[in-house]
Amino acid sequence: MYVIVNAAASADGKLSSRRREQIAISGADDFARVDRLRAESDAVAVGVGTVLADDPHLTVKDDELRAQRREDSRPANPARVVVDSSGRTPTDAAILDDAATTYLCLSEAAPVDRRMELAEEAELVTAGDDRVDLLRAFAALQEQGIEQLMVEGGGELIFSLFEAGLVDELRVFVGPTIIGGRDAPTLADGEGFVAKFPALDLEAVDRLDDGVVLTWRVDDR
Ligand SMILES: NC(=O)C1=CN([C@@H]2O[C@H](COP(=O)(O)OP(=O)(O)OC[C@H]3O[C@@H](n4cnc5c(N)ncnc54)[C@H](OP(=O)(O)O)[C@@H]3O)[C@@H](O)[C@H]2O)C=CC1
Ligand SMILES: Nc1nc(O)c(N)c(N[C@@H]2O[C@H](COP(=O)(O)O)[C@@H](O)[C@H]2O)n1
Repeated sequence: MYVIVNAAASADGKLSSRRREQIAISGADDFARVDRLRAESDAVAVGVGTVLADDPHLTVKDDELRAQRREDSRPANPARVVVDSSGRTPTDAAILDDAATTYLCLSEAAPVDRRMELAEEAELVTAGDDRVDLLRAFAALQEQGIEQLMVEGGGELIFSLFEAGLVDELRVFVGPTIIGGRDAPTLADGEGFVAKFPALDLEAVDRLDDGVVLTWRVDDR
């Protein structure tokens, strides 16, 4: 499986404010680039923190891109993936609607009643005891035919993916604003690295809207 992390950060590296509300950092051209990347991918993933904060839909917005996917004998939208150890995804979340298949990656810690409710709305993948074991979960997704996985965030999930050595490529739109705040989410949160920092190779720098898209390949992948 090829994993591309894509996110939008302010010039000071924040994905959102300390209120953890969704902020449009991208401009129209960057949102169009993100839509094309979604359309190219077999699935789009987020952590449950993003589901709870943003209630994202994660569908392809452009009609022509969806039509092209259908012509290519693919579903109109890529599958959606939520990494959610204890099954906190609300059953009325937009990501569970019928616009696409949704995989909920749970751990053994998810209560049985929650599993039963969520199984009505999504395909359940269980991996890990207390927290989702990302290596095992992604292996299970690959078995379902997901070859290119786009990850949109947030910072907790992105850090864990780097920690697990699962990221092949990182694309970041750096937008023309400062958000600030020591508690605001950044591109990679979690515990942070203190040694063996993942190394990146810069592949492209493209001006877009009033910002820049940085494309990095992860070394040793
Ligand atoms: N600008 C941008 O491009 C984007 C911005 N955002 C912003 O990011 C914020 C949300 O990010 P954040 O709070 O970091 O949440 P995440 O979306 O990264 O979700 C994190 C949660 O995922 C669950 N999880 C399960 N297994 C793992 C694992 N192995 N590793 C990591 N997490 C795991 C955990 O909850 P549990 O323990 O319950 O399983 C964890 O708290 C929001 O403010 C949102 O607006 C989000 C996406 C893109
Ligand atoms: N690429 C990008 N730029 C921004 O400025 C953003 N705020 C985000 N956020 C991500 O997009 C999700 C919303 O998707 P839908 O419009 O609901 O399909 C949101 O949850 C973040 O993952 N992305």
